[in-house]
Amino acid sequence: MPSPHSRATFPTTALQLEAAENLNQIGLLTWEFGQPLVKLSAIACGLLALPESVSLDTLLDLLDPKERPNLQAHWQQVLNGGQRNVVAEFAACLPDGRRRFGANALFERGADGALRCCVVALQDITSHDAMIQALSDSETRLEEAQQIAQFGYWEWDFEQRRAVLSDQAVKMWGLPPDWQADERGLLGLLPADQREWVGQLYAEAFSKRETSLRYEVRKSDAEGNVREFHSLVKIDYGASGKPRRLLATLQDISEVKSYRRQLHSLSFFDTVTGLPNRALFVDRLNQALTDASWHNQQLGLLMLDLDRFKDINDSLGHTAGDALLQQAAQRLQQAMREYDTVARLGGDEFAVLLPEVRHATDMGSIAQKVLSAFARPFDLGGQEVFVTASVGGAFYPADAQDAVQLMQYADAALYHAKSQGRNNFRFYSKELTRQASERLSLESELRKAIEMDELELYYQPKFDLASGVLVGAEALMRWNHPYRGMVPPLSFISMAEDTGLIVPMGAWALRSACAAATTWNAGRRLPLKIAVNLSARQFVGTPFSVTVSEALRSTGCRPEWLELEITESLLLDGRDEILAILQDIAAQGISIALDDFGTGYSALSYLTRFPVDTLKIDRSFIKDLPGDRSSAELVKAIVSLGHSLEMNLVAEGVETREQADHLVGLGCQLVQGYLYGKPVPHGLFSEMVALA
Ligand SMILES: Nc1nc2c(ncn2[C@@H]2O[C@H](COP(=O)(O)O[C@H]3[C@@H](O)[C@H](n4cnc5c(=O)[nH]c(N)nc54)O[C@@H]3COP(=O)(O)O)[C@@H](O)[C@H]2O)c(=O)[nH]1
Repeated sequence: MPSPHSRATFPTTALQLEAAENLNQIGLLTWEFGQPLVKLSAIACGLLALPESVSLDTLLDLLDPKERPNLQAHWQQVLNGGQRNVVAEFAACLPDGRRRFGANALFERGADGALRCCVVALQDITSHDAMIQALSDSETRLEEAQQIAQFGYWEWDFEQRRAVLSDQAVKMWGLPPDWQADERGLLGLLPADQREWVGQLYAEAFSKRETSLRYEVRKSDAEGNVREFHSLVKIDYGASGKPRRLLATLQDISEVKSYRRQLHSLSFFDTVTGLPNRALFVDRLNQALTDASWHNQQLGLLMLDLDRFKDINDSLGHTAGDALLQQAAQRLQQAMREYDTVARLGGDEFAVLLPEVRHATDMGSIAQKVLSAFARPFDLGGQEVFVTASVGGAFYPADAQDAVQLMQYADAALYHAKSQGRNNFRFYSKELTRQASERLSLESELRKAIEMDELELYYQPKFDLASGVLVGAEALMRWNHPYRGMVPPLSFISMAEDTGLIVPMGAWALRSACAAATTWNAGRRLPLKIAVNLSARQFVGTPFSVTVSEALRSTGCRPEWLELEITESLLLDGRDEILAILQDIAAQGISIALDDFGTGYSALSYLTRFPVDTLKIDRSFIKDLPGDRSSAELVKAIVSLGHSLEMNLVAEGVETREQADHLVGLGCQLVQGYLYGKPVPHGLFSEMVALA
């Protein structure tokens, strides 16, 4: 029988075998049983560093002693079981070191079943093993790195609807280790409130054929803590253009985000008081200045510092100093409106940004509010301490146009306030300081005016335009000041509204007007209707309808003798409480007039929603009648609107005969204005009533 190495018999097969041996570096060992030597192919000689023929013992000596029993077991199997093929791995100790081999042994038996020949194919798999080991090490390292970096990955195969999640991704997302994706895909894993927008994000990316997408989602963990995740997704599209596969990273960024927030907070907030610091304040000031210039608004800036802060810090210690700063910050925030910014600029220096100030003089009341916040003593670790503050203010656009200058001017004003004796405020402009002080003293005098009975109602007559018959009057408040004389409402009504004093003042006006109506209507055939102005502020707090019915009851005034004048802005407020109050008032039989009609926001739907009986055409439209075409058209439109809604129409501020004639022509029924009579005191109006 030909030996496995006799290439002369099958030259082609022998060549093929050699080529395969060479390509894969496979060495062949051939042992014919009974022969003392084993034959080695050239490659086998090279692999094992042995000559062409060696004894079996020489070969066995190469084996790692630990592996010999294993090989022995294989040999036994061949002997006992008649096995033809054995595949094994073993290590050999060679002159250049230990190497690992993969072996495939084939045995040939004779017709009697006895073993005749054995051919062993050998391959050096040392580097192969090393590669597998290196790959496994690198996978372990990757997994460890992912654990440390809170990083995982996931894949989604659209065709097979199959998801693959890395161990770390499974762990981070709080899934059981044996989790399997179901048909709904991975979107089902997101919290319900985030599925829709994430789904839309994908749909949009697919529609634009975008190849990557990144987004952040939030999810609560088992302990209920909200964790934040970032995903960077690569999108593979198939030939049809449909998405085929998503391959994504998943990173837990909760810590990073929290550090970022802390960093932001440290950069922009003061650690002692929690207030915005100088950097954030300047940023907000710049922003507010841009807004104010865009919307043509005025803006105020107050700087303040605590008087004697250094003494307290030195005598009571820094803990007490910090407590004082914290309590001062709290009081300042409570004293200001929600949209004002209170900041600590450093030390005992605070600043307040007032983004919307209607009148320059309002700054005085606000500065006063700041000072009043320090009226009560501070409790510093059980010790009561009185601390005052000094305030300086500057005003945009009157004083300065930019943040730096505005801050400099407010600071200069603060310095001035301190030098003037502390617990004090000063503004950069002397005129503003004067006006503010003036307004403050007026405010405190107005408080006393109610107690001192200094308020008075004037009455302006209202006539039927066609017949000239007196039909009623509008009650207008005056302040009979002991040394300023008669103060007109334009100088004090807005202040009364700001301070809330309008509530008791308005209730007083209502009672007085009702009492007057009762007197004038006693025994009168054609009763007079007296109109009283209301401010929006009177609708807050105690139900206003109760105040009204109380006024009627206590004065004996009949509801049909009273009219309440409200403005469009009250209706535009849109609150259901206001509608309910007005409905309650209307249900009592009191009429409601809409004052200054046409100057508001022209949302006419409220005219049908609210129980309005009368439209008072604002005097700004009457002023230019009849010459001005647009005023004439506007008044005509208002009159026609009033007629179609079956409302009464009163033209306000009629000063000339031409205006009156024009209004008669349009069909306006009632009129009020200097042409017919200015507002007069109660006594004079009584005389007018007697003569009518
Ligand atoms: N909430 C309350 N507001 C009140 C009260 N009393 C008055 N006011 C409001 O104050 C504003 C100013 O009022 P007043 O200075 O009294 O001016 C009124 C009239 O004198 C003036 N008027 C009337 N006719 C003419 C005219 O022919 N020419 C002209 N130049 N002025 C005229 O108009 C004012 C009445 O306006 P209106 O109220 O819109 O009908 C004013 O807004 C009052 O509402 C109060 O008690 N509570």
